[in-house]
Amino acid sequence: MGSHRLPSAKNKSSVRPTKSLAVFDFQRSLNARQLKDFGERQHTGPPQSALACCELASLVVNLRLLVFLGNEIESGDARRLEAMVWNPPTSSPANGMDSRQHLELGRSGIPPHQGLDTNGDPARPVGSWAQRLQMTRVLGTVTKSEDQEQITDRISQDECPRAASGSPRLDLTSSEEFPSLTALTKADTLPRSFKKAAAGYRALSRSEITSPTPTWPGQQQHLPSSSVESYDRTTSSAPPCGENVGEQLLTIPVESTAPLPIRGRPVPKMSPVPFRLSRNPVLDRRVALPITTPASLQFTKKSFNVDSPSFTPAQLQSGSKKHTFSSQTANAAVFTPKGSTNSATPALAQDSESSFVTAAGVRDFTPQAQNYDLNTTSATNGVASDSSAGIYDAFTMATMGQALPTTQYNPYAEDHTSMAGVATPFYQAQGAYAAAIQPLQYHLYAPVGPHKADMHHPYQKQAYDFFLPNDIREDLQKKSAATRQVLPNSQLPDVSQYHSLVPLDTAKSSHTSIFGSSVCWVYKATSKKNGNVYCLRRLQGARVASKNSTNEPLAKWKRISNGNIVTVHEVFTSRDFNDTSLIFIHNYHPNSKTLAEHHISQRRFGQQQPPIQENVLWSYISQLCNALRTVHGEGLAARCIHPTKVIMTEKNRIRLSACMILDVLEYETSRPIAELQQEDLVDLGKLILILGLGTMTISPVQSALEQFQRTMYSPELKELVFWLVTPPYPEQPIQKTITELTPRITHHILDSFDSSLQAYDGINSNLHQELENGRIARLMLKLGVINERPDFDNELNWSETGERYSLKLFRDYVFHQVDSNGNPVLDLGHMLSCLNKLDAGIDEKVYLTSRDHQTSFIISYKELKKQVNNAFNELQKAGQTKSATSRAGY
Ligand SMILES: Nc1ncnc2c1ncn2[C@@H]1O[C@H](COP(=O)(O)OP(=O)(O)OP(=O)(O)O)[C@@H](O)[C@H]1O
Repeated sequence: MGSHRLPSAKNKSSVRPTKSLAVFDFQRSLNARQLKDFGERQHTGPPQSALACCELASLVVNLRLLVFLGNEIESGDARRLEAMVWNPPTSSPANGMDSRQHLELGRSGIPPHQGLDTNGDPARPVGSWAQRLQMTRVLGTVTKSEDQEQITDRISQDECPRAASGSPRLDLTSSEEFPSLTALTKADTLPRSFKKAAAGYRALSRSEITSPTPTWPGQQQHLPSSSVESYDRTTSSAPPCGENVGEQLLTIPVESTAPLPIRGRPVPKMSPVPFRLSRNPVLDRRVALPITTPASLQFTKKSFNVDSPSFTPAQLQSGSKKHTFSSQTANAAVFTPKGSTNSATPALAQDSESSFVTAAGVRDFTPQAQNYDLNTTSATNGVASDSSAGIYDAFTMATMGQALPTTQYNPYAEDHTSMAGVATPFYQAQGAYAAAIQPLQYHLYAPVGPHKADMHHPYQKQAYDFFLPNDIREDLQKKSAATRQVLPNSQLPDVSQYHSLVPLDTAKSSHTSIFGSSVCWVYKATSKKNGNVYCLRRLQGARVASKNSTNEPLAKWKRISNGNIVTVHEVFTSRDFNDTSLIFIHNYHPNSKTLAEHHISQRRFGQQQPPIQENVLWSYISQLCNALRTVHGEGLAARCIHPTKVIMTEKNRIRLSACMILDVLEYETSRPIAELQQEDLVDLGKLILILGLGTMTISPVQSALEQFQRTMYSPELKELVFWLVTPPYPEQPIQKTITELTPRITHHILDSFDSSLQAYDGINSNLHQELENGRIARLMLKLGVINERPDFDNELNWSETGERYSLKLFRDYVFHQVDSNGNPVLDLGHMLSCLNKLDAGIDEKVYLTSRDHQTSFIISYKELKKQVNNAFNELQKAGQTKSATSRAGY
């Protein structure tokens, strides 16, 4: 917390605590720089002024405070204490707002929406809290041991030996007197900052500890009780000494029993007053003790002024370091720590709660309730941060290195605490760089995919932008409707396993069919076997000589898988139409049209439609080339390259729809495959000719070619069509092949490939949006079953009580907002944003209030998400139980 700078040595006035908050001192005492400076002063020479004394006094008090804080943290109130430690008050609670709200809302005057974390605290370096918590616990453990009472007794009962100057002395380095403190300061694993603090601490005499204290009117340390709300965080200076600041506040006067000599001036005489400290709350199970400080214990600035004699450090007087017990203590009974039997680290060894502080090394702090939720920044690794390195540096990212978890992180898991088991691998390998894996914090609409250059600014986003583009949506919906279409009062029979036939060739063309004399009908049909919809093509009156004539071609065509060919599934004969029909089953592509329907039949009433663009023709050529390459490669021929048998399933996407049919019909009289393949290329040329000229009639071909030469198409296209259509002649008997065609159109194929990639990108981007919408839909379904539920589990107001009440208020907050005139606010962005945040369960807080403004909550989306899941699971369980019961009853 950079905002809490330590007082510099030059500025003595700033040493005085300006806040009555004990936490201020607590924080000061843990600041590494101050501790370092302080420790060095104690080692290198005498304290130059009362500054060091003041600091030490503060440390001593802090030691007490740490006990409280440590126990408070153990008692489970860590969150509020954390808030208190990290955020000394800077402003009064707002009028009308209770202290809890103040704690949540107004810390450090930072409004809740400015990037606060779980506790509403401003962002801070990860690890700092864990570091401080660790130190707190270490200190708390030590002071929970017998040393604490020993120190207390020594100071309060004035039993300390006195230095030559008359100053009482207390050696905290004595391993006999203060074994755990000594062990603590020797422990290797302690942060260096603490060790230095302890080093400075042990070298001081009692006079240094106690003398400056009376000069501080605000020296009383007001420890917060477990009820933080009752703590007046607005006080910038301490209440007067002796004033009872409330039952829940603990007043610990730190006072002197000896005058402080400053600058050789006499110190005003003061009657010695016992150093009153509360008992360890862990020992006596009291968290906060109301202690009233008598008025007689008050100190004024006069007691520490220019007239005070100057301080003479013990080191200078003695000349060398010596045992600081005075002769007065020679007769004192030998101190035996309570419960101590081991001379090495007796107290620590006996203290089960402090058993992790051993002489061999202080084990690092491991939080009791481990929080591995990566949404919170507080969960830093307490394992490796300071085990050997010493001072924790919050700005060193190395300590925050995260390695890839050995267990795969599941972003769909509701509860990530299960990762606790894999905590160690997750936080290991700090040396090598490893990409950090973090769960997605905000599941807001991800701007994936191609972005139009003319897109409006983010704040101009419209509802349209959140959903599928209208044309795509309309197309998909039409296709869906076409797939589900049924024919009312249909006279059409079921054909084998196919039922619900719907005719597709509603407009029969006048031109002759490519299938010769057989009349062709096309239906949409649903399979009884799997419920899928297929295209059923019926060749009325067609006959086959043998089973082989259907099975053999089918087996060959089933091997074909190509994006420009409609997949063949089945072929069989049927008498279901009361005749002999040959039935072909293909994949169904809803709302498709033949090229003839799309480009030629629409020219009605002599309308002159613009000619097909050349790039579209090249695209068709490329796609058919792709289809033919596959078909010819399998030793087959398409035999259906005709405007009526090439269907357009999407924009500019074409497929051969009637493959295999002629192979079955002409099975007995089949021609050589090379000839058929050659014919495919000729048919391709004729198709382009038909489309380019815009007429189905291109005979004679020669005149059509001449007509095509007069069009505005490029010579390259004209040349290709000519090459395709012209049959081999005696001077050039070499057959044309698909492998010969492909190199001629390579760059057009690449153009086509690029367009399909861009189309893919566009679809992918839309898919992302729909992914978000799908999540919101699920969340809304959950909220829908919870909100306003009349009764559940014998509770009439189930949805209005408990956790569900905040969900109701959230519903109002999202959907039922009104403006100052009571008019509804229909802010789609607000609704989407709130629902996404709820779905993500982020740490951001939201202020919910009832319609009558009598009830208000400040709650995080994370908690709300938990509540939604709890309530939904409750309903789900009940539903499952009931259905199981009802099933059992049958
Ligand atoms: N696999 C398919 N999936 C969906 N619709 C198809 C499929 N195959 C053909 N169709 C559609 O069925 C309709 C009839 O197709 P068909 O092949 O019979 O064309 P046509 O113009 O009627 O030809 P013909 O004059 O030879 O009967 C066309 O609208 C076509 O788009």
